Amino acid sequence: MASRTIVAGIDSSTQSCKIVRVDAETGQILSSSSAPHPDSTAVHPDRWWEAFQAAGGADLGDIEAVSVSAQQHGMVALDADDAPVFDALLWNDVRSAPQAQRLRDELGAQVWADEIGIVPVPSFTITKLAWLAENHPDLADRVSKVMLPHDWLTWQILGRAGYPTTDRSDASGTGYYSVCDEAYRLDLLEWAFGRSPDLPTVIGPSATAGTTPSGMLVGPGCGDNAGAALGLALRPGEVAVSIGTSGTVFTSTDTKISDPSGAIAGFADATGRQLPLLATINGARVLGSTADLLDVSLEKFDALASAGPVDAGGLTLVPYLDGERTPNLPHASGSLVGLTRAAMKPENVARASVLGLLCLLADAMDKLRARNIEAQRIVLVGGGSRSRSLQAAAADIFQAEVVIPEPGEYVALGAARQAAWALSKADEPPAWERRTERTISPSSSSVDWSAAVRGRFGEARERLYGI
Ligand SMILES: Nc1ncnc2c1ncn2[C@@H]1O[C@H](COP(=O)(O)OP(=O)(O)O)[C@@H](O)[C@H]1O
Ligand SMILES: O=C(CO)[C@@H](O)[C@H](O)COP(=O)(O)O
Repeated sequence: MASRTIVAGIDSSTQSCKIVRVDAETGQILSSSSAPHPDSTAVHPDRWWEAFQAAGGADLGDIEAVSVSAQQHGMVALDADDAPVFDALLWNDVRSAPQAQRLRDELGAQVWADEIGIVPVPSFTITKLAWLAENHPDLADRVSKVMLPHDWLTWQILGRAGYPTTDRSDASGTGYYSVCDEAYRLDLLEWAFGRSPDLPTVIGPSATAGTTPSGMLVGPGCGDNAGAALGLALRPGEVAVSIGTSGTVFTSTDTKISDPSGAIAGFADATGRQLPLLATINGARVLGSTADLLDVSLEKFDALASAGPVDAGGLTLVPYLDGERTPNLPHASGSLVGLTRAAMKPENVARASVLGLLCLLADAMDKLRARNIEAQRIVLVGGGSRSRSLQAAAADIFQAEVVIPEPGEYVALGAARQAAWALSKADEPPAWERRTERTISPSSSSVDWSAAVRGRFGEARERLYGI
């Protein structure tokens, strides 16, 4: 039998590094492994390298090609010796909120949206550089290169040979790359950071970042949501809802979106198209933190969240547990509203956390719908999508059909698909078989109660934050 070509995909995400080995011809996942990252919003990049090694990164001898997808926006600022001058501030670190507001106000949200494609929020790299310049000018003076998590890990795998590279999907999340010009806006970087560090070269969707001494091809890599879109082979009319550390709602389109409110980020995807996306800081850990509060396992949490009344007895959790990005409330905190003696039961608290997370994501979905981006199918992925109670409630809260693909690491799979594409030098990524999936439709009885749940969520949000 002809030996098969094996490629690998890496997802260096917020909480862990995952590696999948995949048959380049069929897309069959041959193995999957992972190793944890520190639980922090500021992480030394060496921790990502250690997790990559622990997940099997040192043993890629059988791999023809590999690509890295990773959490977006992280600020990797290196000195002349290529050592970080500060821990990498991640997408969910909100200390740069004042800088984000200043950059937004000084240039104007409409200009950001029209010329760059995104409007500054603390997640974006440019705001973190502005924070470093304002708070540690001595360290900012030492910055020679700035790159993103996926760029850094790709460069590490290549032994730091050659010049670092990135791709347009991840560059589009920095704030100093324009999806309109398809080029860096070095004037904005200089204006925000007060310095002009070297940036990675943006290479094409199926380009080669380099080749290791053992002959393994390394692809361009991409941001993790673009990786998920590749891994799902997201189709027109499909909207992905990813519930990882972040919650994200995104789709793949040909048209660029300009949203001066900043809610919809006009990112690029990993195939040369666009990836309009809304992201929440609060995702799967809303469920995990509630399970911890109730002192139960995730399995028991799911049982509890399915055991009580569908509307959580009127309890409403506004889940801004780590601040929030959509809506842009970086210093907000969570609130449990509607506490009555009758409602104060573990099953209602568990259910309220599921409903609160889904309402957060449904509000994001509504903003896409308002731009005439209708979700004919909602594809649910990310670790949090493994929650059975969330799966069951999602169709009811979204009032739309929800597709649950077979459990898998779709970001890493997308990176592997990109690696196979780079290896093949074909015009398009390989057409791998679509994975099996389950479909859940909204229950007929859910129209009224889900509307009441969303109404209570909106009233609580309005009362707490005036929005
Ligand atoms: N069955 C489940 N129910 C609820 N949450 C889950 C379940 N399985 C995994 N998770 C959560 O999913 C998260 C990990 O998802 P993942 O997509 O890998 O995150 P990231 O890519 O941001 O690192 C963790 O917070 C974990 O607790
Ligand atoms: O900030 C964003 C997207 O703009 C997040 O989606 C990060 O990319 C983190 O992704 P996960 O670790 O949650 O997958």
